Amino acid sequence: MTLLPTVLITGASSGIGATYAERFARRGHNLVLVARDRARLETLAARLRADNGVTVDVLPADLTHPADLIAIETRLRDDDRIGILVNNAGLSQSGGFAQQNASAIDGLVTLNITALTRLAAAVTPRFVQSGTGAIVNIGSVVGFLPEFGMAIYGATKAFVLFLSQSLHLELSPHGVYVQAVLPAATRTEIWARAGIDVSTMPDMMEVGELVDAALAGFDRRETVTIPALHVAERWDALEGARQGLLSDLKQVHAAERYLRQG
Ligand SMILES: NC(=O)C1=CN([C@@H]2O[C@H](COP(=O)(O)OP(=O)(O)OC[C@H]3O[C@@H](n4cnc5c(N)ncnc54)[C@H](OP(=O)(O)O)[C@@H]3O)[C@@H](O)[C@H]2O)C=CC1
Ligand SMILES: CC(=O)[C@H](N)C(=O)O
Repeated sequence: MTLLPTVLITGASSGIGATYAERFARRGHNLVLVARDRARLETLAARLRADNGVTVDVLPADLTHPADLIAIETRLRDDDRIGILVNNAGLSQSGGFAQQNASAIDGLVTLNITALTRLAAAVTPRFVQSGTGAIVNIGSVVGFLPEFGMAIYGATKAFVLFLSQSLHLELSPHGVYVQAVLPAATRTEIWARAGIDVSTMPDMMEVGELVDAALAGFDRRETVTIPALHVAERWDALEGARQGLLSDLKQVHAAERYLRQG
């Protein structure tokens, strides 16, 4: 019998991360759960062990604290049972760019970008060496929608998309699967945590539906999964247009329109 890979999930104490934990446990995967709230992680872990007979380790960590981040990197490097990383922990933003202060910016960028990137980097050499493994990065549709007015949050999610697409190109030849999941508004605690009254929001997807769709994309080995996008060809067209730019970049000279004065 092939042993299923253990799944390490960040931000597993609530919302999308907790739902991934539930779904992977139901599939029979052992889990490592990471978030700050030890009590919530322990409660979830106890339920998942009892319901599914899987092993669940709890690793409380604040991924914006250097020592905690190093501890999770070390676990990812050293524990060769871990074959799937779900890079999910993230924070949202309230207010416009003009309302942000230094500590809010640091917190957002450190969690959404630095921690996610370092955890992916910690596990990658081992995955490449074994020729297997999967990295799931949770982005957002806001990452390609500056119109939503969440400049820093959206920029962190644009980073997640770019990183995931780049890692897909680099790592898929080595047998490593990389998926970017881009949810649209989903009913979780993220809104309240950002000080946003969820009752002011238009309709949202329920978190179970979001994660089930993301896992359907995972099972199909999609590179980019956008559960709320109903016309898949829109994404294909955007990607086609982006790749088309490549053939029109001629870097020896500036384009003719810039050689004219005025
Ligand atoms: N809900 C939505 O509408 C959307 C969400 N997303 C993305 O989905 C991901 C999950 O968010 P969602 O489930 O909605 O939100 P939740 O607020 O429910 O979950 C966030 C998780 O991250 C953990 N977390 C927060 N800060 C830290 C930290 N410093 N260190 C470690 N863990 C931390 C929280 O646990 P704890 O407090 O215990 O640390 C919690 O488990 C995020 O990356 C978000 O950007 C993307 C698009 C839409
Ligand atoms: C969770 C958010 O704040 C954001 N609007 C998103 O949809 O990603």
